[in-house]
Amino acid sequence: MDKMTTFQPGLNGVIAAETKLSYLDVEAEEIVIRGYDLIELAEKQQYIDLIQLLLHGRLPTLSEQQELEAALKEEAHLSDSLVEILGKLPKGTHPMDALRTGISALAGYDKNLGERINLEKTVLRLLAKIPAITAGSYHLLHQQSIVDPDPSLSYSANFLYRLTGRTPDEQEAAIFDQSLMVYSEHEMPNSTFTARVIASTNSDLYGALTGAVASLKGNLHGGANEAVMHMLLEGGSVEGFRRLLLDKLSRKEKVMGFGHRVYMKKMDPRAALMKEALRKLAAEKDREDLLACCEAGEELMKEEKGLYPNLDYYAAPVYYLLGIPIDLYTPIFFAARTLGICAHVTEQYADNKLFRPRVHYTGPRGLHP
Ligand SMILES: CC(=O)SCCNC(=O)CCNC(=O)[C@H](O)C(C)(C)COP(=O)(O)OP(=O)(O)OC[C@H]1O[C@@H](n2cnc3c(N)ncnc32)[C@H](O)[C@@H]1OP(=O)(O)O
Ligand SMILES: O=C([O-])CC(=O)C(=O)O
Repeated sequence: MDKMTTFQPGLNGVIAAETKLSYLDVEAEEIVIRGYDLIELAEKQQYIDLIQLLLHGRLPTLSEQQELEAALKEEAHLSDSLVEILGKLPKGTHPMDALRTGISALAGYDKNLGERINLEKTVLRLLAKIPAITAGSYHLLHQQSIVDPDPSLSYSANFLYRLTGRTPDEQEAAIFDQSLMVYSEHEMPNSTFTARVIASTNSDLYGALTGAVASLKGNLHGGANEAVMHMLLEGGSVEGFRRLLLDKLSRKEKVMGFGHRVYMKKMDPRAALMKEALRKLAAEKDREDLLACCEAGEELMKEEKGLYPNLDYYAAPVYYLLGIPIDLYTPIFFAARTLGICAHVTEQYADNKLFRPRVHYTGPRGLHP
């Protein structure tokens, strides 16, 4: 086989696109977002600043930031028709499936669907509606009242408020905003690739996002954060958690929240930031026991397998201490990633080439009916 047709299982290491949006520089331990280091952005900026940065390549001025916040607030309500659609879903529906349905249904209300007029307006609408669908569908599925947005709260604080029904304190709001930032964009994960593949047929943004939700739900990707929290609760204590992980390893099971296609044998820089956030929350809420379990798991996996935590490992206990129900963790990841995916789809449209790879055929030949 020549170089062009070399088969790489899982497209491991294959360059699939050119992008100005982001790049994982593993050697430098830097997640480059439009030239900035994501971790520094997460320490100094807010999630809504990343909207302008990813869509336009520069950070917003104060007045641009205020305009953005206002535009998002204007679209933050769930329409009655969407509430009706989401309210008809069967009780046991996972919030990630409700989100997939909700995004898909939104397409029908877009008069300019597929025309790419005002694409940025559509992106902002989605950035406002997806948190609303995430929170609203959860409450509908649990026969609870939907929490309406509080106009006095910022974008991220409002999202958290609508998830939990409780106004967050300053530290909780800041940590939740930081988690959205670190989840916002990450180069070419499976879900972003899925969205770009769909967009490359000239399909619309809603379709690209709907496909991406399905991709991100899997536990090898975004679904891992929920699995981590279930493991931590099942372990229950440092000793119980260590035993649980050792049992999994002895059965050759994968331990969710560890390993990464790109970082492989290095710590995900985002996980380190969320570990610090967990340390702060654990102190505030007197839950150092949870931090101790996480640290024991981290140590064990390093010793036993040479594996390091990825973002999902430390985001899960952070969300737990923020009082968020576990089956909302993956939808929150998607809500934050909506930004990166929309930026990628916009970039794909601007310089499109249909994705259509070839196969390494291993079946029979020469058969006749
Ligand atoms: C924010 C995110 O979406 S990050 C990803 C979240 N997903 C997870 O946490 C799921 C758990 N992790 C994994 O399954 C993997 O590390 C992935 C899917 C993230 C990366 O997978 P790949 O790059 O395809 O690597 P692959 O799964 O082949 O692993 C390579 C080796 O490390 C082992 N390994 C990798 N991750 C783990 C893990 N979490 N637990 C135990 N062993 C692991 C594999 O068993 C394999 O060992 P082998 O060579 O002896 O068979
Ligand atoms: O990059 C990946 O493959 C998965 C990941 O960490 C993310 O999407 O944030």
